[in-house]
Amino acid sequence: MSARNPGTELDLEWISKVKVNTQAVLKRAQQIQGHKLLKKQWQAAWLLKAVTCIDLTTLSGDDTPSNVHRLCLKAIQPIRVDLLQKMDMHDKGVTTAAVCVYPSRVADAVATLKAANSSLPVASVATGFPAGQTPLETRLQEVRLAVADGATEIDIVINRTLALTGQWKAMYDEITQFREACGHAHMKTILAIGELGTFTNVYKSSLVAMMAGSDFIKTSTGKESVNATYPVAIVMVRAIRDYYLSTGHKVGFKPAGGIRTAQESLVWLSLMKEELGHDWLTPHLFRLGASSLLADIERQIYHHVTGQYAAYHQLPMA
Ligand SMILES: O=C[C@H](O)COP(=O)(O)O
Repeated sequence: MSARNPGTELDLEWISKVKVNTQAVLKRAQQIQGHKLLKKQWQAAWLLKAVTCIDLTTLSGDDTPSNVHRLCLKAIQPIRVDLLQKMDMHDKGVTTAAVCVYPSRVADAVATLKAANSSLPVASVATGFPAGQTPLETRLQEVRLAVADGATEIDIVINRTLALTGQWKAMYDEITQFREACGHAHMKTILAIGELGTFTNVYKSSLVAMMAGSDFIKTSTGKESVNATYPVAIVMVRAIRDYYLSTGHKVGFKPAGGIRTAQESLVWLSLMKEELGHDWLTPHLFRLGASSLLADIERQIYHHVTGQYAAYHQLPMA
């Protein structure tokens, strides 16, 4: 990953002045969705780029060592070798950006990746994911344990109660403690935008998370009724841009939850390129949190290479 965001003092004056123009946000999101998408080899190249930005995720109550094992093998070899060979990409080390699992499955993922001689990062959700409604000491301990088990990225959830009641200083203090508990592990801060009520709250929460030292801000857990949407992404990436212009620190962005199609992944890449520029088009600053997106991307690549659509059983999935 790139240089970390060290965070800043909490700037309550900046936070109190925040106002978001809802109509302008909705219009910009519509514009981006209306752009013509790339075709043929250019589309295939962008789809491979999207693959390298995926945090390949399983966050289910019935996760076991064996499905985490399969997930890791899929992350190491996300696209069939014969398809990559046809694109002359078989020796370019195409993998997903990371795997993402619950804390109790971190050790399983680390063991599989180690056995496969892979340095792919293991990310873990923590801090009472998805609701964040456990005591602070429990949430901190969860971060420490996931790091001790070998997670090098931690996806924390914010305390929505604090955001909804405007307790920005308390939210800042909690997130700085999470950052300390992460140590060398990079921290992605999940805002759970579907529970924040307004765009203004989303922007303010983004700023507080970045001031508290988040390496990434992330839209959603995938468990709220509204997850990654383009309008909310506009609000968050503009907060990232404003924070960068004000501090010189680049913070990454991770939309997550409900992203299922190759076409959506192209829209997300286009949004990043237009709003933040090329620097944000790498796994260091952009991730797609998704459990089933990879299947559709691999199908589209299969179609690009063979001219036919694969049945799902022809493409091994995690
Ligand atoms: O952080 C990632 C999300 O939990 C994945 O959500 P999804 O299962 O809707 O792709």
